Amino acid sequence: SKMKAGLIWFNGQMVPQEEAKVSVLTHALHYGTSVFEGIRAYETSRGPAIFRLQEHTERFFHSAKVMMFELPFSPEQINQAIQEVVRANGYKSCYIRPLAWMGAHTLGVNPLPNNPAEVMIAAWEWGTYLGEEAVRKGARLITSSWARFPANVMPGKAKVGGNYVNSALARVEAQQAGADEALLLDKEGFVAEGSGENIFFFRNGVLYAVEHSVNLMGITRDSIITIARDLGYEVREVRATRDQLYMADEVFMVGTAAEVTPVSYLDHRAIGTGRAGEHTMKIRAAYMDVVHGKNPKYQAWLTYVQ
Ligand SMILES: Cc1[nH+]cc(COP(=O)(O)O)c(CN[C@@H](CCC(=O)O)C(=O)O)c1O
Repeated sequence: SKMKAGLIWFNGQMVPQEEAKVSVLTHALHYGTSVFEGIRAYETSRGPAIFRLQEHTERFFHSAKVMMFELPFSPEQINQAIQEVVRANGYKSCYIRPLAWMGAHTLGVNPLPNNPAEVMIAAWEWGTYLGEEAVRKGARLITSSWARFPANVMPGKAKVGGNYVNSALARVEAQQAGADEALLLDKEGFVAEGSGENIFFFRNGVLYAVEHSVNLMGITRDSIITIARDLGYEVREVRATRDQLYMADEVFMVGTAAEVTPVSYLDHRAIGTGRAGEHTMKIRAAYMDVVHGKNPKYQAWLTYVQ
């Protein structure tokens, strides 16, 4: 594969990526029965620091609980393994992907005979998720014809592999339409989230976070609400419509991979001046300081890899 993930933690052992293989009879390969996390480690003056490791590992176990997967490792063992993957590969910064999946015991639709789940943790160097251009000039979004799944269709609060077919379809549609990313609405037509990000918007100096509803409870969203309030912004959590975003002064997306990405166009309408918003870039700068260990107020969010 063209991906360079080096050493991978595979069911408790560090193995070279070429040896980290599964059977084609793996349940998760057929039915999307896996759960995963997306975590970033950033370079700091004290070495690599993993951002909000505890919260990610907690969500990883919650996702497994939703699917009734038995993880044969404790949260502490996973925390240690995540740090080991960063350390063993000598990464200064990287994107970390824990994955737990239903293995190759049975292929009936019921996944549970494949318990306990198999677990791996890989990491690779991943730059700006939507590209430097999208950060500098703002990403161009279109509203996808694929809606976000209702809460009684898929468990959107869990990061389940199968959920990302919805995201993949929306992302392909956006990119084939010449946009950078898709905005997904919920079944009532209210704004849900991006294919891999949560949505914020500014209007008349107030910052609005789209409420959780059917969306993933983003850790970056939570961090940005705290950081924005500390910067003195009033932050409200609201239900929003696509035309409310059209009228916004600024729109931006947040996620572990996306970090803080400004949105300059939505459905061919300029957002504000059609450029990366001023408050957005201020919040992005503050977030990047925090994750790089430059803001002492947020040291508790960082786990330094010694
Ligand atoms: C649907 C969705 N919504 C919101 C978020 C933001 O959540 P958080 O990372 O906790 O702030 C993510 C993370 N998307 C992950 C996977 C991206 C991918 O391409 O895969 C990520 O950002 O790592 C989502 O997948």
